[in-house]
Amino acid sequence: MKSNKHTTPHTTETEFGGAIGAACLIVLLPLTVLFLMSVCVSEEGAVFRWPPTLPPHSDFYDPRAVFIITGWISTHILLYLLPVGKVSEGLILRDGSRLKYPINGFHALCVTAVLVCVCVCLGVPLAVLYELMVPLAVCAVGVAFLLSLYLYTCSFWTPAHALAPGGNTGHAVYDFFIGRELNPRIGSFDLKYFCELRPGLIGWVVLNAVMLLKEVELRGSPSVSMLLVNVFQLLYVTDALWNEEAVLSTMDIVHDGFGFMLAFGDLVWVPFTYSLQAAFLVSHPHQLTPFSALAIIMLNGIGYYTFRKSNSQKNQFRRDPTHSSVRHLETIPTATGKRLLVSGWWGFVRHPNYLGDLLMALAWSLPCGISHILPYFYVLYFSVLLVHREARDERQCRAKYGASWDAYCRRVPYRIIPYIY
Ligand SMILES: NC(=O)C1=CN([C@@H]2O[C@H](COP(=O)(O)OP(=O)(O)OC[C@H]3O[C@@H](n4cnc5c(N)ncnc54)[C@H](OP(=O)(O)O)[C@@H]3O)[C@@H](O)[C@H]2O)C=CC1
Ligand SMILES: CC(C)CCC[C@@H](C)[C@H]1CC=C2C3=C(CC[C@@]21C)[C@@]1(C)CC[C@H](O)C(C)(C)[C@@H]1CC3
Repeated sequence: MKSNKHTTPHTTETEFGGAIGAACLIVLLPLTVLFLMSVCVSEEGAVFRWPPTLPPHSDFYDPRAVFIITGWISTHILLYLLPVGKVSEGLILRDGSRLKYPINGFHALCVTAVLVCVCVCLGVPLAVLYELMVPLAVCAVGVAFLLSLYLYTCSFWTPAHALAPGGNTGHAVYDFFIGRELNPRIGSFDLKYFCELRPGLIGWVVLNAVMLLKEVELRGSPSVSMLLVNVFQLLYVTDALWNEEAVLSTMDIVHDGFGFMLAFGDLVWVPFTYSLQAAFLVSHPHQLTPFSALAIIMLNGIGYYTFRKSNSQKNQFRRDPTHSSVRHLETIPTATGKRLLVSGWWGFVRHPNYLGDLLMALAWSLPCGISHILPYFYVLYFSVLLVHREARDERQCRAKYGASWDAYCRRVPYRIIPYIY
């Protein structure tokens, strides 16, 4: 195969502070995960305490963790390859082709749920994974680094049209971080699509279940707070896998390359930081009053309804604008032939789905009480991620739709939170 090194024009625009920012993030992101996990299991649970309470070096590595992570990823590769469910086509690529993707993530979740239940019934001590959390995270970081190195190296044998628009600056560290290749594949196995929805996302809810089992082991029964966190987050992950096809039109799949940022995000950040609330509750039990439990359930319900309804409305409109559920909505035309919704959910704010997601994020943290900042890490990080994501999407939409996008922004002035932002 011919190297594309000399044939691809370099992109000049960078994000995250360019090569220096990317280098810092490559070091800081794994340290942040290990720091948060260590603080989470410490008695004080204090993020701002200096020096931080860290476990001894020997606690960072355990051969069992290598075995578990390898087994976990291999199981999900097998489930991905199973010929069940339908096969869908992604959006049209720059060379005019469309890639095929298996839609069987929900099956993978169900099989995993059955395996976990069988283990519990057979008395397999799954709660022991709680003690292995840090070595498991260290091992997952190793996998993310190895995968990113593989992706970066292979990207030099990829044709120019298969590279991501933003991942080809020529700065090795930056491109390694952002990802050079858009849809890296081994045969028909799509590495980005696989990582986005399978091992990390399903791993997150399995880790939550481990925390619940640990709580039962310690205190005899699960707390209302732990049950709420488990049920809310399981609903979110089930929803993502049930609507797996919709991920094919997200910016991660359509626009972003697959490099360290997404590999680490999918395999380490999601399972080990999104499960912090459940981990926190094991070492810092919190009793909810029936009233606060009800209020939190309602908040999650409103968030989920907003998130699901708005995402479904846009997906339906993009698939078939004449469908009875969307044809009454007001729209504005664009030069591309596509129309933009200006009424319904997308006439309320420009990102109603982000608003719903943020309300859910809050509902996942509140069961931990308000004595510590740590369980609110997800809300804080997620707000930053969504504001940054909204700005990126806005740039892309302005480039795509020009004056029509400006007209939409005038018509719907608020981005995520009505009258505030
Ligand atoms: N839990 C987590 O960690 C994360 C969750 N998410 C969630 O993922 C989901 C997907 O988010 P994301 O991929 O960022 O983007 P969106 O689903 O918000 O999609 C943005 C795209 O929608 C189209 N669009 C925007 N406005 C309109 C309109 N008025 N009418 C019709 N189409 C419009 C445009 O694409 P086009 O016109 O080309 O169709 C735009 O690029 C969200 O619910 C988000 O909250 C995202 C990141 C992380
Ligand atoms: C490492 C960095 C600090 C940040 C990395 C960002 C990633 C963790 C997120 C980027 C986009 C994501 C999406 C989801 C999970 C988080 C990441 C990978 C998503 C799979 C969650 C479930 C949703 O329903 C979704 C719409 C399918 C999400 C798609 C984007």
